[in-house]
Amino acid sequence: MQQDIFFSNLKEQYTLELPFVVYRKPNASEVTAFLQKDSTINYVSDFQEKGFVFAPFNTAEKPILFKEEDCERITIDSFKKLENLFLVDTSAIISEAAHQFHVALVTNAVSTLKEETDFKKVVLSRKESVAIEAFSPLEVFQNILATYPTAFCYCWYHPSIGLWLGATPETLLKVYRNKLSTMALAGTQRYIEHTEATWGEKEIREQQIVTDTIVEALSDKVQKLEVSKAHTHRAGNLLHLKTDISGTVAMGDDGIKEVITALHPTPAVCGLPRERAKNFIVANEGYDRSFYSGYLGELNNVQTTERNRNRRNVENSVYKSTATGSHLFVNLRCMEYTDGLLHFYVGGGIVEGSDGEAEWQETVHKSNTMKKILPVK
Ligand SMILES: C=C(O[C@@H]1C=C(C(=O)O)C=C[C@H]1O)C(=O)O
Repeated sequence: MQQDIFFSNLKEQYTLELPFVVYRKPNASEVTAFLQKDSTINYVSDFQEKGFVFAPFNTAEKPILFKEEDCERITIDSFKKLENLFLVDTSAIISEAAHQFHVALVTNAVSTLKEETDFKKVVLSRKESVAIEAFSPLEVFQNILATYPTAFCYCWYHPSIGLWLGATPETLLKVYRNKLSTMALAGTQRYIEHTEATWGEKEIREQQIVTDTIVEALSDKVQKLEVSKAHTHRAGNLLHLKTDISGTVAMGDDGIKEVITALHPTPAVCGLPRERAKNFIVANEGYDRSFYSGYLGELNNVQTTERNRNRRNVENSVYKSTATGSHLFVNLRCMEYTDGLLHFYVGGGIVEGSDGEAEWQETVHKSNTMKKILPVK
């Protein structure tokens, strides 16, 4: 499909107030959209469904599903950057009250982590809301595509739920056939050109907690577990520490559900132990995370890959292989739009040595991932 037709289909869908999602996977060129034919709200129940899932942070709330059979699926092979895309940094609007609240929140967490020796890490976040006069989500989505080729870029809309956009660096889970992969992502610093990143003991410890917890959670479900060394991963203007984790998985009757339940929410967005961290978050953050730090992506989709047989004398040397799989991402570096307001959601991991002011700054830098792609009229 041609790019202009693709986006005009999406625009019509949005004007008609019908649900849709449009996304591009990390380092991929294809952009895919699911256009739901009516405005029903469907939920995932057993994770055997096929379609696109959008799940909140709170596991007590059901993930929303755009069912494959209820959607028209359209794609473009690649996105060509348009001339009139302009990028502006709107980082100026920050409230001093929000600053003070976040520093106090982190300070409270650090003393709780010191008091309770079993409580190792908690991820604390905030929501920053900014008034915006005119907002065209599809135009902003194109800015996201043009700016973040290595992220999972998306725009998700349901008239009864809301409108979300993001460019996340974090995979929750990828499973095709019996191959599973995931990552442990944590630790943050700003990217500075021509400078090699070095990581402090606190960041290394913070990220190791995520790796160890994921490995432990998968140990009885995944065979041939391979765990890479932690390495620096660039996400826009930020750097993180990342460990790649992979293995083979024998899907039981519960399919992917068991693995998702074991992983979500990981200590990259919640903490360790999970229930203690969750309780601390709910009691102290002072707002509802909603879909921020939940997950989203393709659920049980058929993926076709072209392979070259690479043999002589085989006339039709390219053949296609198909596999059913799921590819889910953690909903970070995202924003929500509600009548005239844009809400940016940002957080960071807190361990015993964390500093309130530094953590505040980290959230400010993270919020720029979304702020810098907003067009001004
Ligand atoms: C919680 C966020 O990011 C997560 C927390 C990180 C950290 O604590 O350093 C780094 C990457 C993400 O796993 C966010 O972007 O809001």
